[in-house]
Amino acid sequence: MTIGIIGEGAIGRYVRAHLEGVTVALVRPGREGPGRVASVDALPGDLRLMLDCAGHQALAQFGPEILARGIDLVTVSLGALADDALHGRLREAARTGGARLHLASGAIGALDALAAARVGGLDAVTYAGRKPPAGWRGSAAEPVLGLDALTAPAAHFEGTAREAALRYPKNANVAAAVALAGAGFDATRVRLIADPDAPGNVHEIEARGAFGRFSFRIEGRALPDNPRSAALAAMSVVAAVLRRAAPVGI
Ligand SMILES: NC(=O)C1=CN([C@@H]2O[C@H](COP(=O)(O)OP(=O)(O)OC[C@H]3O[C@@H](n4cnc5c(N)ncnc54)[C@H](OP(=O)(O)O)[C@@H]3O)[C@@H](O)[C@H]2O)C=CC1
Ligand SMILES: O=C([O-])CC(=O)C(=O)O
Repeated sequence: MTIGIIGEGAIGRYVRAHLEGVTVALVRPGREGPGRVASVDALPGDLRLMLDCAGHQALAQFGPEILARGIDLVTVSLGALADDALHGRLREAARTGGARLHLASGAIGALDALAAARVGGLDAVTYAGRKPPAGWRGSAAEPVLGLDALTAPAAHFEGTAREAALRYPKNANVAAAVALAGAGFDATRVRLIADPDAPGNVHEIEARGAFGRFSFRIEGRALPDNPRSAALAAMSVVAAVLRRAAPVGI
């Protein structure tokens, strides 16, 4: 199977190194070359799967056209779906093209439990994301906190998953994943914390509803070349592709 990728950063490079069959990259105009094209039109005709490892802007820019062409798309840019207009365009394009937008589980887990719990009704879902200061560099945390001088954990955001996803496009895709699986963007409460003693990128979900209650916590290791992004996010893209190919699987 021929697979294409968007993004040649920390996640994209990991995915490429761990998957066979990635033969073409969708890149910014001016960066074309062998195996690199700058438009959806220029993608090979036999391509059936694209992997977005590039972020919100790339999903908005290329996603609708990829799906409308009948090419399935796996994305890590879940927070982009907090924009209802883009979410609608992607849904419509997928319908038109008979393709599917697959939302990679990314740096979090337990989304299956949350999605099942949603069926019975959820009363409250909260998500807390905690990273070392370096993981928040370049984000909306910077003007709120002195990241370099931080000596104790400090929350720099409290609000809905929708606000978090839109305000922190490189750091709150997990908030979007929790929202999309569970109680939705507006009913999911989010707290984002910079913590000099964080043991990694720590993500915690608390949920209760008709099913009962659960807590989930993961201490994710960041990718070596980007302290913002958990290695598990890249692994989840590879796992999503492998799952598609498996005759039996979970
Ligand atoms: N779901 C989840 O749990 C997680 C999701 N993410 C999402 O994944 C994204 C990528 O993470 P990561 O790999 O660590 O980030 P990097 O900054 O290391 O890499 C991003 C790559 O995408 C490319 N890119 C960005 N926009 C475009 C575009 N419009 N067209 C073509 N290429 C583009 C960049 O190119 P250039 O160098 O030219 O800018 C770069 O190669 C994050 O921004 C975040 O939104 C990240 C972590 C967890
Ligand atoms: O990689 C992580 O730990 C989480 C992240 O950046 C995001 O949610 O966008």
